[in-house]
Amino acid sequence: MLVAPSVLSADFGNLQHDIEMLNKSNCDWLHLDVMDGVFVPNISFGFPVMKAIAKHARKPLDVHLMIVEPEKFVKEVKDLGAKVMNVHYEACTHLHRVVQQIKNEGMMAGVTLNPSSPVSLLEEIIPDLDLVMLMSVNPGFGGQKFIEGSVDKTRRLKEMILRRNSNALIEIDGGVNRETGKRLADAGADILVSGNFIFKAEQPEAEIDYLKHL
Ligand SMILES: O=C(CO)[C@H](O)[C@H](O)COP(=O)(O)O
Repeated sequence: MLVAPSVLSADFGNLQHDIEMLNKSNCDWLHLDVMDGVFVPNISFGFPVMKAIAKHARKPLDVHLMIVEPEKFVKEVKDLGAKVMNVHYEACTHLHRVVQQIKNEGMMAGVTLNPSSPVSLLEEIIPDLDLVMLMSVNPGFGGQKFIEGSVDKTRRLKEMILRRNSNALIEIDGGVNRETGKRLADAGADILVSGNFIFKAEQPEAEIDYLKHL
């Protein structure tokens, strides 16, 4: 299991401290949530903050763009040195083109689905994807309650990936903790994003280890 702590739940007044904690931990990627106040009803941070994070991070960056017209920022995400660029299915008119642009820049192309979007929407494009991220909360805020249907949805996505001979990894984002993480692992998740559960824990590094061994 890969674990990608969501920096959205870090202490923004002491970001370097939290990034250094993640550098020392066994986490795999740093998950960066960009919100524009249009695609989602919240604004988080943008490229200046991500550049500052990239300067200190010793783990690959997994950038999740919760913005309209994400295709305008492929080059900027590449210039950060990101490993993964996740765009929302719901934000892309020409998804196939955006995926090709991301891959042409040498990044892993991830497509994210909102909770109400069925996995069948990805039937045609799944062989081209490196990663599919399922939102298990409505995007926009950390610390929300896990949406139960996400476990079965993970299972259905896994079936589609196998049936279509895709190599796409399955990433789940929202409300991930020890209990939901276990069920998601059993359903076929490859990567767990976790924000509040990790950053509010007394021993964040131990919780990262727990999720990693699911
Ligand atoms: O994308 C997100 C919100 O849109 C966050 O990554 C997600 O909510 C993780 O936070 P938590 O684990 O606290 O639910």
